[in-house]
Amino acid sequence: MERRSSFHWGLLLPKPKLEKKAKQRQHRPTSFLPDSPVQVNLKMADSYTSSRNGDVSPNGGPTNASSPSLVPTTQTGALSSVIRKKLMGYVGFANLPNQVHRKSVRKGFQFTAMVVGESGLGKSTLINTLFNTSLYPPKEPISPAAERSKTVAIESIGADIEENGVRLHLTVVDTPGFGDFVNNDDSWKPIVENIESRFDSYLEQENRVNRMKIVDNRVHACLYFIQPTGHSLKQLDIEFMRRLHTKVNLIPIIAKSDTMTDEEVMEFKQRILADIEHHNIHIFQAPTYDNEDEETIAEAEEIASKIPFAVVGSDTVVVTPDGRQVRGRAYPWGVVEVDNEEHCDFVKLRQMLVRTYMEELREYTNDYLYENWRTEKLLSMGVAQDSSVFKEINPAARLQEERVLHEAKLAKMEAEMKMVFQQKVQEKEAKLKQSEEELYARHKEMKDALEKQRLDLEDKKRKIESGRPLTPEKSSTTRKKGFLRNT
Ligand SMILES: Nc1nc2c(ncn2[C@@H]2O[C@H](COP(=O)(O)OP(=O)(O)OP(=O)(O)O)[C@@H](O)[C@H]2O)c(=O)[nH]1
Repeated sequence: MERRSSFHWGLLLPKPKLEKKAKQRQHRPTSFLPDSPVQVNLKMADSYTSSRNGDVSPNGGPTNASSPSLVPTTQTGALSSVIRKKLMGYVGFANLPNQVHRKSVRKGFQFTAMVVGESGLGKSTLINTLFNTSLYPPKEPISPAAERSKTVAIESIGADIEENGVRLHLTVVDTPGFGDFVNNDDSWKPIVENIESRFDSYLEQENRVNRMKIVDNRVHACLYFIQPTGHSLKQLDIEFMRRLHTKVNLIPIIAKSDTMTDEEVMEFKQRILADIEHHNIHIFQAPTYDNEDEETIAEAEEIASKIPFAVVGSDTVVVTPDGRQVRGRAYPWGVVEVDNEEHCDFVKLRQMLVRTYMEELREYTNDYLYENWRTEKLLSMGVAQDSSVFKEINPAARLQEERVLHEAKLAKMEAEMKMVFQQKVQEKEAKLKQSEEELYARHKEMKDALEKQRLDLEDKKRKIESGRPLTPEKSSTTRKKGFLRNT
């Protein structure tokens, strides 16, 4: 079932804090002198990296722009260094978070939440309350004659929602029938199968030739509704969480907490946490990072202290005794306000699920839960990783190896060039020899012709000198002819 709506529902994907800082920096006057240290930094950009915040030296103190401090990086040892410099003007990379922000807003977001819990624990009501809309239509009462399903069903509802220009495609996966049977031993099975089939579908999309349009249907968070018994977790709860904690971000919730007193809620929470710890169940915890500010750390700690969230759901507006209109549940003894942190943990749940950690939930699903599942799946299919691909490489040995390879390549090129040169020389020599022989033959021919000519001339000379006619045959004939004439 797909629904489209455009309304205000409390989702505020906060702009990165850096954006504000970047804007402040943008308006700061810059001292960009021609030979300012910024230019020096830019020239060194090929071999060195500027520090992330640009104003703290490696030992924590402020850096001097004119005296760069070289810090060897752990990865590359003595081969390269990181230089930390204070920029003297606005360069622009502080605007990177804004670029990411703009791109994300343009692309929109996808989020899939699963709700699991026994029938009537207020799952639909809480989802409607969380997203401030009637995502789930009012239920029609089931007639006693109607046949109930004998297995856990999986139903999803999709909605396109928008807040302050940010679009979110929300999918809620419901699991009607969970825990509703006499024997609930295998209630978790269809749910695990559904989560894994979504992983399968994602893996199949990743393996396609064209991966331009990957649709992420993986379940990013599972709200597990615990019955407000006030005792401890039931076998069904433990079994479900044990089976699913490695496949989905589990967020345990005490349903209908308005049916218990504050003390009962506190004690119940402690028993649930003890059970969770005893069974080594991993539930989603708000992550904290080293470089975060005190406010963020305090917020994460406060959220963590409320787990499991004791919530009250209501999508109807009631009037408080002091005349305020609030979302809540009206009782003869007073009004339980959904959005009042003193009445229940709904606000903290929304903060964890939507306002502060939606992206973390998506990231954890992708980077750990899906990744582990994928590794196991591929290994079970016989796909093995070539460990040599990731072997650690000593930079000095690598350099030496590269040098040897380079030298071998040079030697090979030199030998090839020599061979080509020798070949050319041989060809040239052969040609020269041939033309020499030809010349020699011609020379000999000419010499013979000249010799013959010389001999002829000498013969003629001798004849002239001896007074003999040069052409005796001719003169005798003439004489003979003359003699003949005279007689
Ligand atoms: N006291 C109390 N009642 C609640 C709360 N949330 C929901 N209800 C009521 O509990 C009843 C069942 O709520 P649903 O939201 O339909 O419960 P569900 O878990 O979706 O039920 P199924 O769809 O059958 O699984 C309704 O009458 C709600 O008004 C709550 O926080 N406190």
